Amino acid sequence: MIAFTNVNKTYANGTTALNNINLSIEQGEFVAVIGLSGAGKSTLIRCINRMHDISDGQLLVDGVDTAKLKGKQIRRFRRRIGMIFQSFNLVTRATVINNVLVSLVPDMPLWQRVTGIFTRNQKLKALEALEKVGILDKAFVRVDQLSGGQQQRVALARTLAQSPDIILADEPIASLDPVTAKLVMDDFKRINQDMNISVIMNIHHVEIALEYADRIIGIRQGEVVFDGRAAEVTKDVLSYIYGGKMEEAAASAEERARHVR
Ligand SMILES: Nc1ncnc2c1ncn2[C@@H]1O[C@H](COP(=O)(O)OP(=O)(O)OP(=O)(O)O)[C@@H](O)[C@H]1O
Repeated sequence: MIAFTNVNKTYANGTTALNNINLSIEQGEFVAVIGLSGAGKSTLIRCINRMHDISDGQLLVDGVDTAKLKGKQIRRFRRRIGMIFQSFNLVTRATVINNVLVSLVPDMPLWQRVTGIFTRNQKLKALEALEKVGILDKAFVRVDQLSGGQQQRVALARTLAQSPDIILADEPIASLDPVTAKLVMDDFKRINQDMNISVIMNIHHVEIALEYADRIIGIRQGEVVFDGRAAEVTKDVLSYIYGGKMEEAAASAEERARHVR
């Protein structure tokens, strides 16, 4: 379980990005975090794996007080939390399987890290992860020969190979066309349901959030202003979360997608 208690986050420049957040997310939930640009969605997600430190309050992940982790403990803690970014973050000149195998490196003994030789079991694990996201046939293809959607699936497979309990996804479909975006969302949903991995996703596409997520968290100016089931999200709720700027938000999501593509 992820539990935020009175969490605040103020950046060094004085910007308060999160203001008194109280939330608990159970293992296996699929949560979409929505809100205007600058509302604090990324900050919220990135505090969970300590990419950002909270300023105040308490953030527990399965009972671990994240603020108390140091150095090696943070690295070990992050092994259980996969992170997916809008920009895929792959080594594009390497093959798909090598990108997935990289996720196993931190757990390898020194001799293996030095020689870069992967065991049969590690290769099988990587191939299994690729199979789960439907791109096993691309295992030996270079990443720069894949489409955006396929690349995001490689990123997902890389995360799966590290056997995470939680996947944090920061706008994972922002640079994909609508059809591909849905295919990638199908993968997230399948992984969430079949493997009971919690998915916490920051997403600009509201209709897709409502279609795929079980729970919607609406953030406005650093505060949680809605927390409920997707079915409870009415037009009025959206108007409240977006401060009446729904259309601007939709236009900005489309603009971002066009810019990245
Ligand atoms: N590294 C940083 N230093 C200072 N301020 C920051 C930093 N990162 C984010 N902020 C500020 O914190 C607030 C919340 O930003 P955040 O990126 O969490 O919003 P967001 O809802 O994810 O926005 P977007 O949808 O545009 O990504 C904004 O005012 C932003 O300018």
